[in-house]
Amino acid sequence: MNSITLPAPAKLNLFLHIVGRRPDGYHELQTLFQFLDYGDDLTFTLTHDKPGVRLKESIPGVPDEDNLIVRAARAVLDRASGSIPGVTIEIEKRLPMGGGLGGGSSNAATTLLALNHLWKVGLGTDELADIGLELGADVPVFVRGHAAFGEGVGEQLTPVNPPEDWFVVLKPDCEINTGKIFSEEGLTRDTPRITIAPAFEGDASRYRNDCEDVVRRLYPEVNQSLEWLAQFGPARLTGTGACIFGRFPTESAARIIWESKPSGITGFVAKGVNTSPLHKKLTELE
Ligand SMILES: C[C@@](CO)(OP(=O)(O)O)[C@H](O)COP(=O)(O)OP(=O)(O)OC[C@H]1O[C@@H](n2ccc(N)nc2=O)[C@H](O)[C@@H]1O
Ligand SMILES: Nc1ncnc2c1ncn2[C@@H]1O[C@H](COP(=O)(O)OP(=O)(O)O)[C@@H](O)[C@H]1O
Repeated sequence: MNSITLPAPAKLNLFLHIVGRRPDGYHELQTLFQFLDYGDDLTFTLTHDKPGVRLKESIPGVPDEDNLIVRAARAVLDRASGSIPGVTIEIEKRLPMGGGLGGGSSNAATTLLALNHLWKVGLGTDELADIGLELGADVPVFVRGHAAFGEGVGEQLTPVNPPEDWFVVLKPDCEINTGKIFSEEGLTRDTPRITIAPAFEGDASRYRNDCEDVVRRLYPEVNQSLEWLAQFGPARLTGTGACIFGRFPTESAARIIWESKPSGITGFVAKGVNTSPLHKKLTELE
């Protein structure tokens, strides 16, 4: 097989608690990751005549050397041996960048799994998750492919099965830098740790996102969108934003709210899924 198209789904942080800070300044989190059946698509085409890793088209504003897809591909290549064909990677980008949906991390995880498979490198899931963690804290959950309670910086993962609800995801018109939010003085950093049984199937809506107050204060666009969406049920920030989400029991309930959104705001409707669409597709290909 010379070409393969695989999904790179979005994640939501159904809740995100900051429970402490490590000596290196990184924040210790407790978070609930669930995937969405919506995201980017990556097509990997082996080029037997041209070695190396290249993108068919660059992502505007992201130099290829910094692109997590290229960095993930090189990390797999470094661990491969023998004669390895080149690869051209085409990106169909749907996820807003810097939106808290983990698009870059998901792109990286899809690349790790795709090239491990296409190049027959034979790396195991634990090894791929470790390589992923060096690229970003959210990469391991996308590598493992199951909804999870995340601790540490989000790399200590316990698989869980929250309800697979429907979501309206809105992207307020602003860019939020993760580092800026984590360096804000007013951020809550002492939320008590909770325990979640591995069999957790409960309602995440009684927990919160500790970045939300700071983000609402700094970004009025996020505050307004949250106020609008909260009229219809619990609404929350994902990651450090800027995207927000509201949960609904059915697709039609979500679509009614989506259709009535204020003009000018972008986003999408998607289903929460506990098995990553990437892993579903890879299983079908086996
Ligand atoms: C907050 C989360 C929740 O899922 O998602 P996003 O909003 O990015 O999607 C992640 O933990 C994002 O992890 P990651 O993607 O590795 O963060 P980066 O953008 O590399 O972090 C930028 C900077 O934020 C700070 N940072 C990040 C993560 C963390 N747990 N503590 C921190 O203090 C660090 O100063 C870091 O240099
Ligand atoms: N393949 C990629 N897709 C998206 N962003 C990328 C990619 N590679 C590197 N980046 C960088 O990572 C940053 C965070 O992107 P992303 O993961 O989409 O958002 P978030 O971490 O907020 O969920 C982007 O602003 C961009 O500079």
